[in-house]
Amino acid sequence: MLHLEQLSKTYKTGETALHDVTLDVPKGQILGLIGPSGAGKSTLIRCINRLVEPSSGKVLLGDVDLAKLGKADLRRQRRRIGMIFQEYALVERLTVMENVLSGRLGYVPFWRSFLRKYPPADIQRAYALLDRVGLIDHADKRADALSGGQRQRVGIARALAQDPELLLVDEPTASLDPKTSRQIMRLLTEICTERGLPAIVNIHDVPLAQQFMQRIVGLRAGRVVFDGAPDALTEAALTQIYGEEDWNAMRAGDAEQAAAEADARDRIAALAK
Ligand SMILES: Nc1ncnc2c1ncn2[C@@H]1O[C@H](COP(=O)(O)OP(=O)(O)OP(=O)(O)O)[C@@H](O)[C@H]1O
Repeated sequence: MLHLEQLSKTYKTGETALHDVTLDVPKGQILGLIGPSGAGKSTLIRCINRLVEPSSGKVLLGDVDLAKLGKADLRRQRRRIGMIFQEYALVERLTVMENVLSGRLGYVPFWRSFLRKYPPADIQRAYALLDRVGLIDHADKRADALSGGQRQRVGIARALAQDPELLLVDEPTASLDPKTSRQIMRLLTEICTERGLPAIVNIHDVPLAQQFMQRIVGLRAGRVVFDGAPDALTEAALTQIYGEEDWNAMRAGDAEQAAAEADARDRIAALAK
């Protein structure tokens, strides 16, 4: 489905963020990208739809090399890739429905989008998607009236409205609390499975990646240093991805967080007595 071949990116600053990344993502696979800050996860995701221009290498979506396309062809091909962002990227003053319909912008003629006249089939589909993500009762609310988790559901529905063949997902839960994060990851992975839709998910949270991803790719300094099933992600593999010091710090951070959550639960339970 997606084949990356020797994909590299060197920024104008001289910083090489990706070194010869070669990766195949088959139809229906949900792949989690992990790695320390600065490893190149966002760069990799953004090189696929050319929000960042690759310096060299191939980005084959089916048999089209996206890295080679001119502007007009790229615009057409980008419809095939849905993107979901950490900060949702919604138009806050538009309604939930209008935000979802904006996923169709690549398909409707300019005058129609300008007048916000979408074909009835698009509107029907947008309602079905809002129903699927649990927001049917919020269709007419403004996006800025929603919670973070609800906004991300709109982001998911908008990406799906595009009818994509691939989803790129950039830290979808980084702005959400742990419980909402799990709900969003569950929804996302269920929808991908229902549709046989492949996804690449840039995910900071290792336990969340282990729980929800089918395959994990670990990046370090722009290179793939791990590629395997979540249960192959041993302590040794994590140390290789994050380095000894960072991995120990992350583990300590997780333990602290778990202790703080347990403490808060105990206090609430004591108050409720
Ligand atoms: N626009 C840019 N110009 C120059 N260097 C950049 C640019 N964007 C990213 N970089 C550099 O490329 C490297 C990879 O960055 P990238 O954001 O892809 O990493 P990441 O793994 O997504 O990190 P994080 O988890 O912190 O978001 C870093 O060293 C970063 O400083």
